[in-house]
Amino acid sequence: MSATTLPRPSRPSIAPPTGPLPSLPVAKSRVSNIGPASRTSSASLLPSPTVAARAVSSSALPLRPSSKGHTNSASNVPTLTTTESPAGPLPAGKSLRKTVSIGAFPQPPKHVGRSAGSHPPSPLSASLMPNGDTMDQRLSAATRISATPSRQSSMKRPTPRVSTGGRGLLSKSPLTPPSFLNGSGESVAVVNTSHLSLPSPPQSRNSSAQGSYATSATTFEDIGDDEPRGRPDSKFGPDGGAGPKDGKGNVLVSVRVRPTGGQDKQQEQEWEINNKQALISYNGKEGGEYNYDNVFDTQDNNARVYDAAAKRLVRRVMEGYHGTVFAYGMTGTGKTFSMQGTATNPGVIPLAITDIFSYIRETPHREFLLRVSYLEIYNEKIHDLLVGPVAATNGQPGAQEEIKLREDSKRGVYATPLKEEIVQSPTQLLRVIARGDNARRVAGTQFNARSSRSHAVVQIVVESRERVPGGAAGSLKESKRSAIAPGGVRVSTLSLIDLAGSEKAAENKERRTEGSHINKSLLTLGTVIARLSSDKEKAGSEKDKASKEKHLPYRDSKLTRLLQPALSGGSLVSILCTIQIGSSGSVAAGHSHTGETLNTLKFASRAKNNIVSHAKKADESLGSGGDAGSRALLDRYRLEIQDLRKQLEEQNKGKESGDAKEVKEEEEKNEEEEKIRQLEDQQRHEEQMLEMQLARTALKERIEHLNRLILSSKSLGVNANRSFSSMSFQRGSTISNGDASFRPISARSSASHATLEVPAQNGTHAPFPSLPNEGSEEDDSVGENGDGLATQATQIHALQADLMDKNRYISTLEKRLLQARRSSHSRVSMSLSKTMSGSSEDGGLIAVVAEKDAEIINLRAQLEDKEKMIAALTSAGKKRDNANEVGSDGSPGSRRTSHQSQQRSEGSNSSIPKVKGTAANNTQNLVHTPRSERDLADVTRMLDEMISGRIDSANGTRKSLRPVTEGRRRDETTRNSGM
Ligand SMILES: Nc1ncnc2c1ncn2[C@@H]1O[C@H](COP(=O)(O)OP(=O)(O)OP(=O)(O)O)[C@@H](O)[C@H]1O
Repeated sequence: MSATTLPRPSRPSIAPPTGPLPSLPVAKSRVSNIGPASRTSSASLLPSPTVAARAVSSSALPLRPSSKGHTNSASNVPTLTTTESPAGPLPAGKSLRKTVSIGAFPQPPKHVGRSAGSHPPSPLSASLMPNGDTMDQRLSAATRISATPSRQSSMKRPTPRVSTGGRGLLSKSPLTPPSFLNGSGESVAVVNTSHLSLPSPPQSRNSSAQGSYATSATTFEDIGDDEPRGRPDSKFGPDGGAGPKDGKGNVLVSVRVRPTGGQDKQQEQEWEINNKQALISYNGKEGGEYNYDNVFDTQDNNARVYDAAAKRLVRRVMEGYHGTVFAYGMTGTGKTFSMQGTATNPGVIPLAITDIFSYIRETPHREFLLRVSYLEIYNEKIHDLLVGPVAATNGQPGAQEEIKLREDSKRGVYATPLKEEIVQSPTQLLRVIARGDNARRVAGTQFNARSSRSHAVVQIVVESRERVPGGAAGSLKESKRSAIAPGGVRVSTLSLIDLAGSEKAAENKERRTEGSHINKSLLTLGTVIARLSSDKEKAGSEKDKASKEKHLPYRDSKLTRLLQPALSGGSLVSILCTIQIGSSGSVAAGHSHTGETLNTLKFASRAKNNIVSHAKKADESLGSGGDAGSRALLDRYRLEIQDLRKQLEEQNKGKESGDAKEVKEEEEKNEEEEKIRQLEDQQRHEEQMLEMQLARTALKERIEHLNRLILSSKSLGVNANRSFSSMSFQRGSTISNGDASFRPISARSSASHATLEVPAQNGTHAPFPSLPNEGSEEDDSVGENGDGLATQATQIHALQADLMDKNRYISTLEKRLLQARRSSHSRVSMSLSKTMSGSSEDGGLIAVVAEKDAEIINLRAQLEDKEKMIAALTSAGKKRDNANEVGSDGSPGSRRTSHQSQQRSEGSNSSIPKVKGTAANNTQNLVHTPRSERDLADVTRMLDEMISGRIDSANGTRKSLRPVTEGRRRDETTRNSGM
């Protein structure tokens, strides 16, 4: 009983097919070693990092112990009789039952003619070895080949095969019939032309005797000018009829024999495997000879298999062809081993991946995009192997979305929805595939401990586009743009398929179910291929396409439906059939594989003869048509890039305009702010000017006022010198009583007391009357009450009030000026400097201000004088008071005072004597006066001198004020004189 462990717990249970199954290996008693299937470690399947150096692993292969003697003699040729198609019923009129006589095969000379004559050198040689690695490998192979006995000699004189250090990659190449999908032939031409002189392998295809299962030559229909046609086709078809007469047959069929350990000698002896002739002969019952494009014996490693069976196809795919490689064979015969390989012996898939990236590296003028998908067909359902386990719902594992097969004119048949991963490196691609391998259903069966229970399809989509040389575009930016400028995108697909193996019904129900699905799909495949032969004549006719598909049961299974594009001619096809002869050493030990092996061989022969490919290089589409899904990704990316670039440019434009707008706004804002600042400055300046104007006006007024006061004081001083008081003067004192024409003299004119004159009544200048001696003192005492003390006190009060007033005013002015200067200094300085230089008016203003400053200083000095005057007057008043006190006590002072009053009274009644004298004279006159009178006279004199001296000193700085003061004084004089 086979125990099975599958990665997916839920497995649809499908009833065994009711249809006929392909013939199965004869059931023999076998020890079932089926156990829980353990998935192959991805690491073990991944090629080592040095996958490319597969020649090394090739050379490491064990030496082939011996080659079975191969004779081409008719006596040894077995007769192959096939009673019926192992793959099921054949189309009507077709029979695979053939008796092939090896003796009827052409003799070796055929291959001689083929070497350089009948078979043209491969047209692909030019592009065969683009990289040094391959060249090196081939070079080393060529070296080995030179030591290898010629095929001819081998054929004629069966000798033990010369060891070539393991049957490496190319040890067989020169001897293997070249094929358009087989790169083996090219190495000869490139590496060493001397190999061309080697006897060519027999043209086995041509040599196939009628009725033999000879395979036709492989050619490309649209090889192109640089690719001449391949080998001539086989004359004979599988059923003895004519093979492809048109020289077409774009399918490469190879058969690989799995090693058995050589224990079943008898069975092995019935078979003859001639890899050099690509020939398999069966000497037993129903024997026959089968010839293919490649036959790999048990010594051939995966690298050799790849090189001979898939390498050319892979490179063709990179050039734009669709290509399909699939492994077909009985269970346990090495399909997975050949496709996946092991870490030390990488199979077709990893080697293809390596080659794909090598090609990309070697083709700098094109850019590529690779996407990969991986699906399996398990029990007639398609599963995506790259999609992880679906999230569980309600404790049950979720079911994957059902994948369906669809068809459209552009993509052909395709599975959807299928995850495609874009890959950029071999490692990445290998990892993706290893992930799919891990997810693939594997189980132990009677025949294989790790039997694939599904057909697995790796699809690598290759998109490529011509790259525009960057230098032509000029600038780097332009070159970048032009580098992705749309050229046509070419899309091709490489399908690498590891089919499940046909098998006998298993005891396990689940295995049986799987087996039935596997067998049914393989049967359908066999049927389609078998029927293809009847359609070959109609190939390419669109008219017949529908009717052709009618009787070709592609839709009978998912496998054939998926393979339909390849089988119907749209793809280059390479089929690797695996067989096992004998039973020893295999899990199927004890079972006879002969029947199944023969069935596989027949399948291979039919495929070779029936599949006609019309594979053409894919057109370079511009990607403008079709829906988004059908467009090449490169196109979609290009469009997306264009869109994004457009968006970016628009954004940049927007940003630029936004920036410009912002800058403009900022500038405008700055301008506005500047204007506002200027306006504010101007306003401030105007305010300051106004302030200054006001201050100037106020100053002027005040100065005038002060001048008035000063003049009054002066007048007072002058008058005091003559015993006149300002008060009496103001209120029309006796000074003016007798002389209406008296008017005060200007300050300037008062510079000298000697020049002071009062105009005489007769119009002449009358000198001021000399100060009265004692009598004049009487006049001084005249006040409001006829008392001189009262007048003096009033004067003192008035002066004190005036002084305080002036002080306040001056301090206020100083403050304001200081404030105005401080606040406007920084801002106005510039404008002032400008205006000073540019405006005469403002310049004048500054001068005025400076002048005012000077005046203020003068005024201060005057105030000081006044203070002194006040002090002197105060002291004089005190002295007088003292004198009065003495007088009232009968002292001489009082008498003198009355006397003086009397004299003054007398004097007042008489006209004022016109005195023209100096202060000295007055002083002299005072010498004989009483002491108190002398004191008063002293004070008066002192005051007079002080005032006149001050005025004189200030005379020079007050010139500008003179007109005003003089005018004002004139007014006052006029007024007074009018009184
Ligand atoms: N050419 C070979 N050289 C050495 N070992 C081989 C070769 N071919 C197959 N084997 C071994 O035989 C066993 C079965 O091979 P494999 O699983 O590849 O067979 P299969 O055809 O894929 O079977 P199934 O159809 O059941 O999946 C494996 O252990 C594999 O390593």
